[in-house]
Amino acid sequence: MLKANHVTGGYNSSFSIKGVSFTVETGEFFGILGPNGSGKSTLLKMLTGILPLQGGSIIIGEKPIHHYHPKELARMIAVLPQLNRLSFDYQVKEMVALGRYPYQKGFLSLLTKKDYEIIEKVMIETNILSFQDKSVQTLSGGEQQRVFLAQALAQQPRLLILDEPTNHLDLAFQKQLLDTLKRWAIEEDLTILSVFHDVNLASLYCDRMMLMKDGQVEGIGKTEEVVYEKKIQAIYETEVDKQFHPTQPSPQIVLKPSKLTEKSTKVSLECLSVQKDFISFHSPIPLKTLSSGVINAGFGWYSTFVNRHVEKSYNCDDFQEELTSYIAEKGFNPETTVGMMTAVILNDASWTFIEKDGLSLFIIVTAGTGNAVDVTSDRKLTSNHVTMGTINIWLIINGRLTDEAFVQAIMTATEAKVKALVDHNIKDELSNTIATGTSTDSTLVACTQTGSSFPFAGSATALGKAIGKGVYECTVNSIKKSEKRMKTK
Ligand SMILES: Nc1ncnc2c1ncn2[C@@H]1O[C@H](COP(=O)(O)OP(=O)(O)OP(=O)(O)O)[C@@H](O)[C@H]1O
Repeated sequence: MLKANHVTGGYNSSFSIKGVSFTVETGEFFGILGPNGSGKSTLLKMLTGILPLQGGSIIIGEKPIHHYHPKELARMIAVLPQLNRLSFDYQVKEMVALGRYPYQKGFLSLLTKKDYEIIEKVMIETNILSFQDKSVQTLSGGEQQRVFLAQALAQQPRLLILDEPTNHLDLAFQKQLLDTLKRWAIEEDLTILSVFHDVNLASLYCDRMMLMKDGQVEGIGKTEEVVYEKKIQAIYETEVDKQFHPTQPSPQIVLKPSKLTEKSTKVSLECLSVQKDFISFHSPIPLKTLSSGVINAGFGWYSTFVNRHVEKSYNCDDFQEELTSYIAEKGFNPETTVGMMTAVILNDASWTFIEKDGLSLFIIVTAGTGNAVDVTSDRKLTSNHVTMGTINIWLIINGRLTDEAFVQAIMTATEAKVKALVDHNIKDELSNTIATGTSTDSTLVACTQTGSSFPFAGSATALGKAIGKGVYECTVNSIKKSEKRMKTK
């Protein structure tokens, strides 16, 4: 659809676009990104014929851009420039109707039935129908942006060129505009080329993107090929981290603010509270957490952890909602709390605080063996109702862990838990083999992310060894307490 070959040019000043080459396929959503002054708008001006080329060529469709008659080019390309102050006034629907100009035959020709149908369709798509009779000058920046997009779509172009289309739009309208564009790309084979400042939005919507710096191409490819830490850091000259969107395979970039002061806050046993029906750990600062909790599982930053005792017979269809209400009732904020449940009597919990050789960590285990399971046995799953977890392990660490260390800490804790069950000869009653855990065990690792750094937490490291030994001892102690209580019943 568009082929730029060694495009060179610019203003009669020091800045120039230097031999930029790329292609955009029909129906593709192509993003152009780069720091301020990198030449994105200048390149767009060349692609739309506003600035002449000093070298190279631009092919649109089958022929070079300068071979098009202006009206023919307007049926091929529509442009949505950056929003400027309006010096004229039109009604919204008149403004959109201007988009039909390339299809009008003679001077002063009237709009046809088809024109009106298209104008209405694009006003519905861009959600501006409700204010179609208003004056464009009375609209907010975001509303005006949608009117200009409707006008561009009314042009029924094969290629739509946009310069920062989400400027002035709130979150909901950014999504709505980009969803609309994406739908037009897929359903109408519209080719879209857009300049973006927001790397994350571009990563979510573009099929491919081009990164520019100093008038040159610094990378072209699928979003996951060009949006990575080192590349973005080098181009924008700022410190960033890369993460993935929680539900899309799109890389997302987060800024790393400079820390002017870093308080090395430590958590201690004072944060722990053991009540009859729940154990809580409340940290003075949010901790980076990885868990399989009932609420707020996965990675996140949380300051409160609650392990609630429930009866073995506990059965609730919406147990997440029920636990959320319970946590709120106890005066904790469910948004900042990881919640777990256990059928273990909380007096049987066992904990230890390890503070030696540069390590500082807290381990607490609630372990009962009521529904012990050998995960390797062929036992059949008996019903959909699962009895609430019995072995819950919390590791709370004063220190800075990498993501590898978080995962390794969970592995190490699990290995230690299994060893405790093996040594204690805990059996899966259905298979009569040694159990590896219970039916709904949970683990949580939470770290202050201040102070000492721990790149790894496997069995080859001091941290891993401390986790292994601590989890083993706490699990054995908790099982023993439970057994003793059962015997004295
Ligand atoms: N009309 C002009 N005459 C002379 N120089 C210009 C003109 N317009 C832009 N420039 C210069 O060209 C360079 C590239 O500008 P351009 O607007 O293309 O960058 P950009 O990547 O779009 O930046 P931004 O992200 O800030 O919009 C800048 O150094 C700018 O000062």
